[in-house]
Amino acid sequence: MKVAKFGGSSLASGEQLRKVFEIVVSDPERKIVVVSAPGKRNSDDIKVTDLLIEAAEQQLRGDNGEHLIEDVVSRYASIAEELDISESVITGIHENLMALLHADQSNPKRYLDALKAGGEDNNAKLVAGYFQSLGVEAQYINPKKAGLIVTDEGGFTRVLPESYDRLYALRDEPGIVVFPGFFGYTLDGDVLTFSRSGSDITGSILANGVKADLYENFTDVDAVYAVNPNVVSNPKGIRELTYREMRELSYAGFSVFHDEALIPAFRAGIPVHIQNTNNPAAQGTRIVNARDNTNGPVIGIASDKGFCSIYISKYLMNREVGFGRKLLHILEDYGVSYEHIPSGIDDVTLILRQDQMKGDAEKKIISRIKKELHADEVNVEHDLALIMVVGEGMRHNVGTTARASKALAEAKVNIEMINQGSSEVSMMFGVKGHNEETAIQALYHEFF
Ligand SMILES: Nc1ncnc2c1ncn2[C@@H]1O[C@H](COP(=O)(O)OP(=O)(O)O)[C@@H](O)[C@H]1O
Ligand SMILES: N[C@@H](CC(=O)OP(=O)(O)O)C(=O)O
Repeated sequence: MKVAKFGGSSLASGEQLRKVFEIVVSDPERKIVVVSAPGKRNSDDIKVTDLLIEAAEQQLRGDNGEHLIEDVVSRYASIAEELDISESVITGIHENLMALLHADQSNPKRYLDALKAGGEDNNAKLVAGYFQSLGVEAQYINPKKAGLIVTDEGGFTRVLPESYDRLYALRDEPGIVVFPGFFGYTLDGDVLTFSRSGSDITGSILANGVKADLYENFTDVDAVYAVNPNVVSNPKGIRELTYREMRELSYAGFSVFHDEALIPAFRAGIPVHIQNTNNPAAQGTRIVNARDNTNGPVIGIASDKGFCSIYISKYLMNREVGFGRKLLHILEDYGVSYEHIPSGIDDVTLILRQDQMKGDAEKKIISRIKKELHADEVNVEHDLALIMVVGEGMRHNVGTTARASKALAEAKVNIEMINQGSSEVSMMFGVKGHNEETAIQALYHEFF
């Protein structure tokens, strides 16, 4: 049995849905189909999820978001018209979205999540209706009915372990199961969405729950490439990579697959196959437990912008019991998480996502570090990009860091910091944000 997830780009129009149908029915093992909301039809288009977020925000501000709901409904209506799907499906979608728009707003986060999830939920109904109209046995199944239970304790949406056993029963449903991605329900029955692009996570959870043989992730590229194809043209495609490598790369900027989507599939030992809806004959990329490491130290290079660093120096920091705890406690007080902590004997650097520093949080954090920890020096640097060079082969190859630093030096990119992950499958370079593309290109040409 296979779980096949189709991303927003694969469901953006009637023409795309036809491709999805052909792919699903071409293999009887494709039993569970996870869908995103309709994505962009072209680069200037707006994703349904973004329209829904804007509608919810307008309502919360006291404005009227109904015109945005009408825009969303006309996206579904144009798909339905292209595919000759009954108008009653669109009437149902209209009623559902209007009801969500005018629902109780006393908990704004819950209100927003419920409306956002409407994009996937209604698309699953539409896709199931389309499959049925073509004479195929298919049914929409809601995550609450299936037992996909989540919690947001700790500040982000996570699946509760008991969900997996409940989801196993999906195996026995008749026909094809069309399941909306991106959200689950709390034990109290509220909708919670995963982070953006989170339908990949739903697919992985379902693959684990039903103990699938394969988790297929259909998107709009022929493969996961060694670098972002928007930064280097025609980069090398990757045929196979390990869960660990993909986790590092997707965390660091390979938006093609969500970094939180690896763990459920990995825990159940289910391989992931990334494929192209627009070219299903292409080989795609397989994510597996172990791979042959004979093709050099580096498999991929990813990057992401929007980080800042807080450098703290204090003589004899290494001897001071509790220094790290006190430092992290200050961050916790402001609800700020850190990404990395490279450290020396008398100094430590915190790397954070800059957008967490809302209002005067940064000023307050710095002032408390100076005052409460009696630091000798505290410096903040903004607008950093983190570049992750990833490959299982790095453990067995000498000189990879030297090659990377030389390539960056030759491209005149100053390295602000280096951090080698303890896993030894990645090394990270911090560079100024404006050097990101130059750095990626230099590293790509060094290693590929
Ligand atoms: N290393 C990479 N390999 C392939 N695609 C990448 C990579 N890095 C970023 N991308 C981008 O990811 C996109 C696919 O992800 P996404 O837009 O989330 O698709 P979907 O709509 O299927 O969810 C590609 O079109 C490409 O622009
Ligand atoms: N529609 C949601 C969830 C998702 O997974 O979308 P996509 O498959 O288009 O990345 C989002 O835009 O975040």
